[in-house]
Amino acid sequence: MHRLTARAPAKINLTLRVLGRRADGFHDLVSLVVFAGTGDLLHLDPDAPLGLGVTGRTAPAAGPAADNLVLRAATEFAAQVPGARLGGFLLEKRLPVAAGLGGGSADAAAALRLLAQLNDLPTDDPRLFAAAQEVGSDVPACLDPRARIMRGRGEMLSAPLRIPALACVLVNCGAAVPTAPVFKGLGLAPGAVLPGPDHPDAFPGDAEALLAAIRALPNDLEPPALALAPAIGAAKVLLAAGPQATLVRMSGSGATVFALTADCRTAAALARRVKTAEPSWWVKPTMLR
Ligand SMILES: C[C@](O)(CO)[C@H](O)COP(=O)(O)OP(=O)(O)OC[C@H]1O[C@@H](n2ccc(N)nc2=O)[C@H](O)[C@@H]1O
Ligand SMILES: Nc1ncnc2c1ncn2[C@@H]1O[C@H](COP(=O)(O)OP(=O)(O)OP(=O)(O)O)[C@@H](O)[C@H]1O
Repeated sequence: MHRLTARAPAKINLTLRVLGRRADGFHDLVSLVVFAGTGDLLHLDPDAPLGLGVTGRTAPAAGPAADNLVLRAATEFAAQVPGARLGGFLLEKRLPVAAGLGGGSADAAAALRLLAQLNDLPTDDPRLFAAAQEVGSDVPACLDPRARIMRGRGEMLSAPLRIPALACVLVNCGAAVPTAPVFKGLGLAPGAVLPGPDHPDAFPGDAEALLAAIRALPNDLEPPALALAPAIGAAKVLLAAGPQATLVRMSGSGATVFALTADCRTAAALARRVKTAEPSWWVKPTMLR
């Protein structure tokens, strides 16, 4: 059988509100998640034994293959679907690691999609979702990467939202920011409930109105992430300098920041400006949907 291939697109949190901390220690969130045109690529050779090779520019940062979320996903899939066919994976790693783009989660979700395809399971088979939840909070959202509102720990997902395609620049300053310390920096005790505004369940379809609605909602993880990696602030300042960006914000638990722009030509021009100022940073103009 031929090699199967799946894209693992980067996840962007356009908004992210922390509503409190659950008794199990996880934080209760609500977030508008969208997906980028850029990401990793995952291949599956059905005739090879279960295993993983990792290539690509950011492969060294992803750590040992044995600990990779692709293999965690395969293990969880096998637990859900006893006797399932597995295979040999090859990951082309391009996304920055520990970056707030859900790179590892996207790879795990891509692995689950490939294994579903290999075993003739529909993509909405509940066992896929169950396996995704076991691997990590962002994995369920990455299973079918379309714009949604995510709630809870990430396990409550809205139907796909119809939003206009947004032009954007992603910028990662190179600081690896692990997720757990950022949440810890919020300083919330288990059971804590925050007051403050809730988050809408729907967004306007018109680009201008959508932008205004997003602007009114922050990413509540920015302050603790900034305390851990002050370079996030420098990246935001650089993106916001000049007229090109319509909104500048951090994604997820950081350190990647994004700038929304009016169109993809403006995104390309902004990306060139940032790359010229900071040649060592990861800078990617892309579309979001
Ligand atoms: C920040 C986001 O990326 C937003 O989409 C996600 O909430 C994090 O998703 P993730 O990286 O898949 O996170 P996980 O691997 O499940 O959890 C990593 C660690 O982050 C903390 N964590 C994560 C999610 C959550 N809702 N509350 C938490 O407190 C926990 O300490 C957990 O041990
Ligand atoms: N396929 C993978 N890609 C990247 N990192 C992986 C992978 N598998 C395991 N890891 C480990 O997970 C850690 C962080 O992964 P990831 O890139 O998903 O973080 P992130 O992009 O910050 O995610 P989030 O948006 O959820 O915060 C890395 O430090 C790495 O050791």
